[in-house]
Amino acid sequence: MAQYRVVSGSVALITIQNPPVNALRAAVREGLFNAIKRASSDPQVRSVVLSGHNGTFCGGADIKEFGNVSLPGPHLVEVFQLMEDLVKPVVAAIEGFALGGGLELALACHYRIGHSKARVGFPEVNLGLFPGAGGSQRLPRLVGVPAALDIIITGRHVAAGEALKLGLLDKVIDQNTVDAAVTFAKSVEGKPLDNHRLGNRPCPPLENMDAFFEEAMKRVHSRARGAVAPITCVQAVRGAATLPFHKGMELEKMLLGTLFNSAQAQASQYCFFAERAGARWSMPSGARWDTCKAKPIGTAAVIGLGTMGRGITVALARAGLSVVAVETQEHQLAEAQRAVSRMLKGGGRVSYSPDLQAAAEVDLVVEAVFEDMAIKEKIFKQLSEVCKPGTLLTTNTSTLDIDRLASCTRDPQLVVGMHFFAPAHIMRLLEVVYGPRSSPEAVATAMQLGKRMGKVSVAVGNCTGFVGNRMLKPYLEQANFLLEEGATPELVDAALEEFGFPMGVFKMSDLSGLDVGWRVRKEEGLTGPGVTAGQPMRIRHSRRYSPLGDLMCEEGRYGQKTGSGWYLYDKPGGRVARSDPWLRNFLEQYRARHGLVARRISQQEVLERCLYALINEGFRVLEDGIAASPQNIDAIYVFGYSWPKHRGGPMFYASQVGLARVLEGLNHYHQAHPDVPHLEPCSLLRRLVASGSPPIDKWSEVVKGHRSQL
Ligand SMILES: CCCCCCCCCCCCC[C@H](O)CC(=O)SCCNC(=O)CCNC(=O)[C@H](O)C(C)(C)COP(=O)(O)OP(=O)(O)OC[C@H]1O[C@@H](n2cnc3c(N)ncnc32)[C@H](O)[C@@H]1OP(=O)(O)O
Repeated sequence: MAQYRVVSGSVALITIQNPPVNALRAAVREGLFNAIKRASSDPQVRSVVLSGHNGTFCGGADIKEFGNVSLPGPHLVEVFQLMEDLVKPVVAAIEGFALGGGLELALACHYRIGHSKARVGFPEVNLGLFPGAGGSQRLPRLVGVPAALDIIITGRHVAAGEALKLGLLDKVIDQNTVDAAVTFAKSVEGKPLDNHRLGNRPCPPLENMDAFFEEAMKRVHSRARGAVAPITCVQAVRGAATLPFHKGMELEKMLLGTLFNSAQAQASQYCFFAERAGARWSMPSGARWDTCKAKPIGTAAVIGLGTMGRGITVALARAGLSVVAVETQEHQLAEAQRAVSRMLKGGGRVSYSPDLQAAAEVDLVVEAVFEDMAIKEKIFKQLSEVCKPGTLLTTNTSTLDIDRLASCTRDPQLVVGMHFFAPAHIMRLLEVVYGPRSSPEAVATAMQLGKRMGKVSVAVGNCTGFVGNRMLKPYLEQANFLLEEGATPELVDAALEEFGFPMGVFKMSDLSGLDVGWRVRKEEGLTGPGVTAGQPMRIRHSRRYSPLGDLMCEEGRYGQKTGSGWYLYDKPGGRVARSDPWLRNFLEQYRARHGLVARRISQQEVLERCLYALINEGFRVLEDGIAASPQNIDAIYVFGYSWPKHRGGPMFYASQVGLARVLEGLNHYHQAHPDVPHLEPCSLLRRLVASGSPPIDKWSEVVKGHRSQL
């Protein structure tokens, strides 16, 4: 696990060997400990170089070990201290990345040499932790408090060039890093090391320290949205700035103890693995990621250059594809060209055309026109005629039937959904939607392309709204019902924001535009002139229906774009939401008209009704086989719908709250609202509870026995 050999006559070269990222699992810690002891006592050795196998220094502590209450082997702190105390100089040769415990290891060395392409950082905050093996105490002593705090709180990867400027690296080189480190190690043999032991150094002084930390704490509180780890980062760095090293280490240990087994840390670490689990996709037919080969894709066309089409063009171009961007409306084409060039900052290989014929020779098409089945069907028919045989035809539809589009083409097996999330060049999620006729090769190709674009790609089945939007529907519906019953948008949004969403449901609707849902409801025959005549306003298909969103649109209140929606904005396009007395009045009149008596609604009810309804639909998605696992659903919600990571995604949250409690809550609310089918607990949830609420990674066994084959 840690290879030891003596090179250049006097240098002990220790190489960590634990592919793929050289994580510091017990055997590695043990190997390092023994290797340092050996270097210490080996009379031939006068210096040490520490490196990682296969161009990767170290990806940190082994996250898979964290569930283990008593971690076996030597503790990281012990290993690092042994290294720092060594009387022979130790040089870290950093290739690839040194992250988390990997950077802590490098900081325990006396010198750090990095390759120009190397990245360093402390991503622990994303795992609900902070650098708790000396990193929170050593980094501020090396680069100063402000830079250290920024690196620790953001969890960002720092490029070698910046790390050199900060003093985090002593040297950056383009050649073989290990060779350079060996040469460097020989040059410092026998030289005094005291100033290179960070544990011996005080933190560089900071003026107005109290004010600095107060401000930092305020900033973190306002951004953390209930996450504890970022707050602990500030507390730990403050310890480094104010305490001697050994006291700071004690504080670090105490703070880590509060986080290590916390629900938030477990949720965040679950997200780390859920993010990667999507790559191991499978289809009900049995086709899988490891048995299907992706087609090579070099060129793509994007059809329709509205906001989504522009973002998709940028994402594809940034992934290195040559892109043909097609828009039939000339003025929109010119505007899109300017917008895309701005986003690509002049880079990327993009050509523009008003003619679909320009897509004739591409390997893959992403259709991103208006959400209208008739228009999309027409385009798919044309594409099928225009494109060369074998071209993959994909659609960015967010709800429509993939199979219906496939049936307009010559080769339905080449049609899949590629559902991006706005802004498409920024949001990490990509739902890859397979219909009953999509070929495994087409799915593999779209998944592979998602990976090239840096997306978290999840393969899902075909149904209205797929996974994400299908689950969103009951959530939105509950929010509207709550308004009818006496809540305000402010109350509902505050509850959801306190839970950790960056934006409550009504602010989110205002941002995305109320007219979007209105159009969908018209398509579904839920509203519109022909529909409403003679029907009770609040019932559709014998179920409770809230027409509030429709009424708002009829008033021209589409949200931010019109300057008013659920909130008021200072102008059309304004971003700052203010309470609107008009809306309060409108809701009062609406309730009076329908004989509804407003009641006091608690934040707990808001959370339970909105979130449990969404989770309940998640269970239905699982039992229908639309998502392959709860991890896939959670990845979709965390990376596409900004579900707070420290809550782990809706299905993980349900498992943390307790499935029995979710079931009880749904039963309670369904009894109170029997005309709302989304509140009726689904059978999978009932069966999971009846099976003793197994942990989330065991749900699949209960799902298997039940799944209907769509
Ligand atoms: C009661 C309380 C008592 C408390 C006492 C407890 C004592 C414990 C002491 C702990 C002290 C804390 C020490 C330290 O500060 C904590 C850490 O170091 S946490 C880890 C920090 N590191 C990271 O977060 C890095 C995570 N990894 C990545 O970001 C990326 O993997 C990468 C390194 C940038 C590489 O990216 P890619 O090349 O794209 O590769 P993948 O991401 O696909 O990864 C490949 C493969 O490796 C798995 N993996 C990656 N990193 C780790 C890891 N650190 N541990 C375990 N496994 C890892 C990843 O899951 C992939 O596997 P696959 O999913 O494909 O099976």
